[in-house]
Parts: sequence; structure tokens; C-alpha cells
Amino acid sequence: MSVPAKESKAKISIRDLTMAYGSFVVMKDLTFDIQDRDIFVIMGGSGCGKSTLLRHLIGLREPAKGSVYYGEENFTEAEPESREKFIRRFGVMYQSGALWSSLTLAENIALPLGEFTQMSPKAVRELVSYKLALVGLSGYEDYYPSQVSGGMNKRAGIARAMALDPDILFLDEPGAGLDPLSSRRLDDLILRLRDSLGSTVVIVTHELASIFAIANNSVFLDTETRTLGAVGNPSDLRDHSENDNVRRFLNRGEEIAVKKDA
Ligand SMILES: Nc1ncnc2c1ncn2[C@@H]1O[C@H](COP(=O)(O)OP(=O)(O)OP(=O)(O)O)[C@@H](O)[C@H]1O
Repeated sequence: MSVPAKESKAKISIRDLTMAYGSFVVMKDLTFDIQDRDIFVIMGGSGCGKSTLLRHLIGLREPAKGSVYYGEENFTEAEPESREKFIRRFGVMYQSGALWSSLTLAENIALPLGEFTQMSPKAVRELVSYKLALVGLSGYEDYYPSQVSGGMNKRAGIARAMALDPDILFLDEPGAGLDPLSSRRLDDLILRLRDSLGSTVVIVTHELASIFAIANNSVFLDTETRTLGAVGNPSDLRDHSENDNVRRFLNRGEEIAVKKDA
């Protein structure tokens, strides 16, 4: 079956996407857009397919059906060389956010620079210090991950994801395992980075405080129907979504009627 034409000017367009592991269909017929400079949250209950969707967006898994577009270009159907071109524009922090424990923070961030650029060691060192400063970790270059807090590790993970100046930052559960204050600091950092660097940020999370604090746009994956439950601004969806599962999720399980505008 052919994929529906992409007619929007979105940064990322997901069209008729069905995701499966073998015969197990995780989500079907997803169609939505992510706009330039969005802080876009992928949300939904445990096991609904948030991380799986992220993997499809960055090309780690192939759709059972449908396509992912970057701008006008069909990423899913692109040749390996042109896919590579897209992937170089992505910065990714995976769920574990894991840094190499045997490397200092600076060495961790320098890794992608050594792998993908021809920069001199001095230029790498300067750029690494700049990236660490961006995430509030100036002076921590020579610390090992075990010597700094969980929140600082996450921030260093973001600095590493940003090493190659990505156009789009993908973050899988960035606040997982952090105390509320560190989680809040991380939210502030994500907002600041989007505003100062103009990146588009796609985040997987089910932490409501974070969702309302940072996301201007979102998609809710509905486990019950195995398809998209809603797309839009999370506060609007909390108050106005016609989908009960979406309102319940965003109201912490409370049964809240749809709010009517005064
Ligand atoms: N490699 C895999 N092989 C088979 N099934 C998988 C695989 N990875 C995930 N799944 C299943 O696919 C479904 C979606 O998983 P996924 O990790 O994407 O959900 P999630 O919404 O990110 O979950 P959580 O919020 O718990 O992290 C789950 O039922 C999971 O068990």
C-alpha cells in the first residue's frame, strides 16, 4: 500500500506509521507532525511504544508500514548514504544516558568529535569545555561519571549528544531516576538549549511535571487502541481532549470532564 503524500512543511512528518516486533504490532497508523523548534513530547503509559517510536525516528528500526519524513525527504525510503546525512544531524541521549565510566566527562564528550571530525586535540578540548559550559558543568572536565551526581551525568549526556551541533535532539527519559529538583534543572536546561541554539527537541517521558513545564507539542500513544490518542499542546489536551484516556493520563488518573471555554 502506498504511503499518503506528505503535504505539510513540518520538520518531521510521521505518516501512516505502523511499528511491530515480528507479528506483535506495538502501534498502528500513526500520522502526526513535529514542527521546527518544537519541544515535542512522546507520551503514554508504560510499554505503549514510546522508545520504539523514538527508534523509528532515528532509523534504528524500520516501520512495518508507513514513513518518517525529515522536511520533504522520505527518511524511511532513503538510500543508506543519504540516511547517513540525516543521522549526522541528530543528537541522541538514550534511556540509560550512560557515559563511559572509565572516561572523564571531557573524554566522553570528545568521543563523537574524534570519530566524526578532523579537529585538532586542542580544538576538541576547547569545544568540549564550551559544551560542558552550556550544560552548567564548567570545571568538571576531568571528573569521572562516578564522581558527579546523577543530574550532572544526565547533563553531561546531553552535552555529548550536542557535541556535533545537532539540528534535532532526541532524549529518551532524560529525567528518569532524578530527584525532583535535579529533574527541574534538567527541564530548565532543555528549554534554554532550545531557545539559545534553536534546536528541535523530541523527548520520551511520562513525567507529568516535565511534560507541562517544557513541551509545547506532544503525541499520546494510546495502549488501549494501539494507535494515536491525541496530538497537541499537553495543557490543552489535559483540559480539552475528547479522548478519555488522554485526559485521565494527563490528570494523574483523575476522571476529569472536558473543560469548556468560558
Ligand atoms: N526488542 C523487542 N522485541 C520485542 N518486543 C519489544 C522489544 N522492545 C520492546 N518491546 C515491546 O514493545 C512494547 C513497547 O515497548 P517500548 O519500550 O517502546 O515502550 P515504552 O512506552 O517506551 O515503555 P516504558 O515507558 O516502560 O519505557 C512493549 O510491549 C515491549 O515489551
